[in-house]
Amino acid sequence: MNNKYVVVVENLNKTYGKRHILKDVSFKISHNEIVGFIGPNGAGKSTTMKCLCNLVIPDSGKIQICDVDLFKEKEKALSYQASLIETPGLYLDMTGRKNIHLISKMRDITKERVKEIEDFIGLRDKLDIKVSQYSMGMKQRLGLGIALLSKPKFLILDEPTNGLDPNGIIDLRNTLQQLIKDEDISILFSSHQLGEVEKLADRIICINNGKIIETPEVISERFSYILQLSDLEKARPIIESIIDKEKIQYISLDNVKVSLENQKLLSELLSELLEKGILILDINKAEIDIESVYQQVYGDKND
Ligand SMILES: Nc1ncnc2c1ncn2[C@@H]1O[C@H](COP(=O)(O)OP(=O)(O)OP(=O)(O)O)[C@@H](O)[C@H]1O
Repeated sequence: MNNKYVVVVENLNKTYGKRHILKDVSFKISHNEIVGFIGPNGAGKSTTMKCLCNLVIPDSGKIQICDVDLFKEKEKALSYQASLIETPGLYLDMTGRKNIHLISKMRDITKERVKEIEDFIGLRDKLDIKVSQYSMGMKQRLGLGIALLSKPKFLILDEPTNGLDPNGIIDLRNTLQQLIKDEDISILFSSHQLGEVEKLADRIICINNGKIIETPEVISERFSYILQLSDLEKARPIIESIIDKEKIQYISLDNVKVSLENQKLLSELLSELLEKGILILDINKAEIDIESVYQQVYGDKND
């Protein structure tokens, strides 16, 4: 793959009758990113995701998955991706294991991969009870495992936190982060709950009324940290080589506040500082009450 982007969406338009549902929707997703797709009810999240899965055909626009044009080489492009749209389609009167084996047979999946997935979803002995007895979180895990059988490079999850309790959401976050580590994959998931997205995503794309809107600063800067460093002067050029100047705030002689686009930049920054012999004396996350900005984000953006 030449492109650094796993997914490129350009100028998608979709109308239903006279209603213009998607208006020039464009975005890109990089390698190993977990991207949250947010917007109020009816904003166009599912329609966009269905376009990416080829379940809805847009009137115009372009979608590339792993450099392959979805509309020119459909089978090939779709072979790189998997999706969980709405509730996972599972056979309720079969066990979880039977569900996995059945789909594996249909898709010609190796025994090794089946074992890997069974281990990954971690349902253990619960794999041998009927899916009808599963909780929402367990069904979600099983559905996710089945979606991953064919080793997709890109995973689409529509409202994956629906029906999950707070523990279920934390569990999902750990699972998705593990997934990013273990498999070379990028994830796009939708939600209209900003708080949930904040816990899961590296980056956020906002849609309102069929249009991608600029991610509000307060969200894009939700990964803000205050670092106390042993030698801030020495650290300065290192910090400025990794983070845009306008996202850096020198607070005192040894304290600096950095606002990061995604959490990965923090590990990059910390390892670079340590490598140059600068000690991190203290680190604190600057909290943002993301729920409280919801109205601010969408309140006045209906055109
Ligand atoms: N098949 C269809 N025919 C007509 N209108 C549709 C169809 N599918 C979706 N719509 C309309 O398109 C708009 C966007 O719907 P979509 O499901 O993409 O929104 P969403 O952001 O996913 O919302 P939610 O968060 O409620 O799931 C809505 O107004 C919806 O009524």
